[in-house]
Amino acid sequence: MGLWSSFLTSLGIIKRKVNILLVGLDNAGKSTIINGLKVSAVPQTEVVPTVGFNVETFSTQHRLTFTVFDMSGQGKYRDLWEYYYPDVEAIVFVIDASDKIRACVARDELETMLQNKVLRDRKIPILFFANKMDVEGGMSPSECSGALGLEEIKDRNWTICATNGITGQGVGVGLDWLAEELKY
Ligand SMILES: Nc1nc2c(ncn2[C@@H]2O[C@H](COP(=O)(O)OP(=O)(O)OP(=O)(O)O)[C@@H](O)[C@H]2O)c(=O)[nH]1
Ligand SMILES: [Mg+2]
Repeated sequence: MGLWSSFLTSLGIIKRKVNILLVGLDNAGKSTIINGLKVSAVPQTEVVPTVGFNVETFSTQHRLTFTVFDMSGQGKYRDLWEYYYPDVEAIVFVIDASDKIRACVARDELETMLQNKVLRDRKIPILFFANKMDVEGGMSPSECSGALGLEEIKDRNWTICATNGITGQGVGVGLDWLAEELKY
């Protein structure tokens, strides 16, 4: 960001643009969460599985404009995630808290991500959403954390929040944390 842009941003005249990568297994609720954040928030129609990726832009109350790369979580598209690692300032990783069976797959994908050379060198923060908190019998955030081995992440800041993608509950708490992390 140039000096002039930084000055205007600090005055709140323009918002700082931040690129965010949104990942997680298919069906975790990534697109549902993003749809709920759009200003045009028309009542949610049925969300369809993402093909490849979608780009969504929205402003937050934190003087930030987020450009979110909403990636498909389907196995055949997961290789695309790494192409965005050099250009994003934060990662949001959505966990389906109701899907205990595939928690180990989510853990493998997270490990692959954290071992990526680009990300090892870039200590960008990761916000985890333990989504589908409304589903009875699902994992709590601390159970998700245990299942994915989050406590082992020592080289960067991270947090986990319980969310409901459909109602948006909990999403704001996560975005507040992210905005604080992205302050400079
Ligand atoms: N019960 C419940 N269902 C949810 C929640 N969030 C999303 N869903 C549902 O989960 C399903 C998958 O949501 P998507 O947003 O398409 O998931 P995705 O992570 O974008 O999936 P891909 O695009 O295939 O990677 C949809 O039927 C949503 O309505 C939630 O918090 N609770
Ligand atoms: Mg999607």
